[in-house]
Amino acid sequence: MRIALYQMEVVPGNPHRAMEKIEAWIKTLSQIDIVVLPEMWNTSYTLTRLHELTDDEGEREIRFLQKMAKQHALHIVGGSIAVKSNGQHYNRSIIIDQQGEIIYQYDKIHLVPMLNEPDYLAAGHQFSTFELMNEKMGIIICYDLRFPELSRHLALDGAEIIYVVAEWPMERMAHFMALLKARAVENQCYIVACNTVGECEGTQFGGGSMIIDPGGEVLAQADAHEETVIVQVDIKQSEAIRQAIPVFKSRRTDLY
Ligand SMILES: O=C(O)CCC(=O)C(=O)O
Repeated sequence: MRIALYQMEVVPGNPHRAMEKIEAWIKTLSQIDIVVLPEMWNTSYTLTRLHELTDDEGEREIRFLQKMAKQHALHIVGGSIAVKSNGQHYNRSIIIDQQGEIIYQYDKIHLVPMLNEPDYLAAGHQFSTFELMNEKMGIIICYDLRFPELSRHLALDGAEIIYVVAEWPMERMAHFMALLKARAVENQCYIVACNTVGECEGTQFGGGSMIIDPGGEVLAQADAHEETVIVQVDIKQSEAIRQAIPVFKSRRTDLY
């Protein structure tokens, strides 16, 4: 399974330009199974303008991702986009398979106070794993990373890969790195983290996108520029590490 992450420079408040950039990027790829985009790639944190920038249920961006998936025979972990839904806005992840079918959608459940999300967005109320290429996977969005229970639930439900799509600020990159590694080691699964770079309304995003294997080894890591990260993932590795260090079996579910 070959995965490519787009550590994209944000295009604040310009969904059309963002789609052009992603299309141009996808055209540069070859022999990739799954592409991963970052958080809120359509608008970035232009939260005061979401009413004019977003489409109902993200239809415009979904149509675009479906077209890309079919044209290039790619599975797309579509990061997240800002969408309008029932008079509110959500930070929504969309997963599309290479036939262009939407196989999973997730609205961010932990809205980040430091970027004022609770003032402009509604929080999601549910999550689950999904299947791509016959493997179970999960996705969380940025601030969700700080809540280990969420990744644990996904891992207990069988996720072998957890995608972390982010617009994580430069000033807290040390937290990002430490939490990503912790989530990989404690859940013994792949962590595939796609962050942004660039700046929106005074916040600088820190890059550092990475793929960590179920043993906690960083397989590839980007710096703080726009960049592509490509890694070949061997999904069987999590089984091997779970047998060698059986933390799932050692859990004291009678006590906690
Ligand atoms: O938790 C953090 O420090 C950053 C979170 C964030 O930027 C986000 O959720 O978009």
